[in-house]
Amino acid sequence: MHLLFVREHQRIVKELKTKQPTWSDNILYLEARKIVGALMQQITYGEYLPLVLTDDVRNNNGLKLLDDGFSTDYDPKVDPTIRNEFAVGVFRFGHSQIPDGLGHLLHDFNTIQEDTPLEDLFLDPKLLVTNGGSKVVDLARFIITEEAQKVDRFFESSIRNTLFGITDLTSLNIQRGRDHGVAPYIEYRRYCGLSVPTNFDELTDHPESTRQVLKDAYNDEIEDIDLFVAGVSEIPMSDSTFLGPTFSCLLSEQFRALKVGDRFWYEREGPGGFTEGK
Ligand code: HEM
Repeated sequence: MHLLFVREHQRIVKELKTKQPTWSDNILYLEARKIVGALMQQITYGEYLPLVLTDDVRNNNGLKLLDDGFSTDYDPKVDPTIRNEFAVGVFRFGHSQIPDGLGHLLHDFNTIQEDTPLEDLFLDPKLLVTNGGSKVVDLARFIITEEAQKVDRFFESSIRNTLFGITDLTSLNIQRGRDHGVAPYIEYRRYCGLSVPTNFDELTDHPESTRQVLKDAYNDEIEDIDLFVAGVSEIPMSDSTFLGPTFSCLLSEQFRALKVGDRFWYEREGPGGFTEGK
């Protein structure tokens, strides 16, 4: 993804240069950077978050983009720093969506040329350099046409058994949460104003079968359940979005802070923002 955006940056620079031949390299760089930043914010808040969070959650947290005009929600008192539990727990929900392999979809958007098991890709940058990086484009086509996997308690073997040859990403996530002193799952339910279960039967945001699995794994100690484990296995808030109530609460809070705490958010008026025409 980073490479795609670097390439988009270079494409924009070339286009700006033909329109503004007197601009210095530095101005071209800064303008292109600003545009790419705006694109990323648009994709994240306009296209990605609607798949992750329900309309209501996004509405209630001011996460929707404006159709026109400028945004005035900047709040200098809001700290946009990434929260500990967001990094070591919540946003790692994406690990549940990692597929076991990737294909290369050719430019006809029809022919899948080769499938590569994910474990063959770890620590191997040759994909990025083979044929001048052209495989990245085939890979990108594949990724954007594949349906995303659900967020649930199931993780593919490549990341559970053979990450970097021998590691288990799911265990790393759990251990990292403990290293960072993340509070137990039930404490985040309390923080979010959700019901706080006192036993495993009260895990009402989980499927019944999962309640039993959790009960066995945690030896019937409800206070011990890790945030990451319980968060990924909650039932999604709607059929068309990925996350259950606890992760929706924590994720929307972080994305709200990243937006309203950002003086340079692309919808702002004034220096550092865009004109309405732009
Ligand atoms: C093939 C795909 C992926 C692989 C192999 C991968 C692997 C990893 C690894 C090895 C770590 C560090 C684990 C640790 O030692 O604590 C990590 C961290 C993380 N991953 Fe992934 N990941 C992948 C995809 C994703 C996706 C799709 C998301 C979210 C949508 C995601 C979110 C995160 C986050 C938030 C962190 C913590 C970053 C930090 O604390 O600075 N990852 N990932």
